[in-house]
Amino acid sequence: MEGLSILLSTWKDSRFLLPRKSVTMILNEVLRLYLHAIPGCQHTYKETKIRDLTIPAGVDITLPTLLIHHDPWLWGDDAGEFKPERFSEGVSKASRGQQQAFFPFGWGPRTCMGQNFAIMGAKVALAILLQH
Ligand code: HEM
Repeated sequence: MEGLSILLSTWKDSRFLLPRKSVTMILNEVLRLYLHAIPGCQHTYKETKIRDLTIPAGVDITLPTLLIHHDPWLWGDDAGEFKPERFSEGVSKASRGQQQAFFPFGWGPRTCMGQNFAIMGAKVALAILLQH
C-alpha cells in the first residue's frame, strides 16, 4: 500500500492528487483533536521508580491524552482548531519540541499493535471519500 497519493494518481484529474505528506498531516490532526479512544491504562505490580518519581505498587496509571493534545502551551492558542499545516515540519515543531506530547497510539512497549493497520485503513477511507 503506497498510500493515498498512489490511489488518487490513478485518477486522471491531477487536481485531486494529494501529496502523501499532506495526508499524514491531516491524519495527525484528526488523531490529535478528535481522539476518543480510551487511553491505555497501566498498573504497577511493584514499587516503580521513574526518574525522581516513586509510584507504589497497585496503582493504575493513565495519561490524559485529550487534555495534552489540546494544551495551548504545547500547540499554541489555536490548539482547538483543525489545522493540519501545524504538522508540516513534523510533530516536534508542532508541539514546541515536545515530540512525546503527541501519542494517539500510546508509547513504549505497550504501544498500539494496530497502529499501522489503523492508519492504512484511514488512508483508504479518505481516498474513497475524495474519489466520490
Ligand atoms: C485510530 C485507531 C486506533 C487508536 C487511536 C488506538 C489507540 C490505542 C492506544 C492509545 C492503546 C494503548 C497503548 C498504551 O497502553 O500505551 C492501544 C493499544 C492497543 N491497540 Fe490500538 N488503536 C487504534 C486502532 C487499533 C486497531 C485497528 C487494532 C487492531 C487491529 C488495535 C490493537 C491494539 C492492541 C492489541 C493494543 C494493546 C497493545 C498492548 O497492550 O500490548 N488498535 N491502541
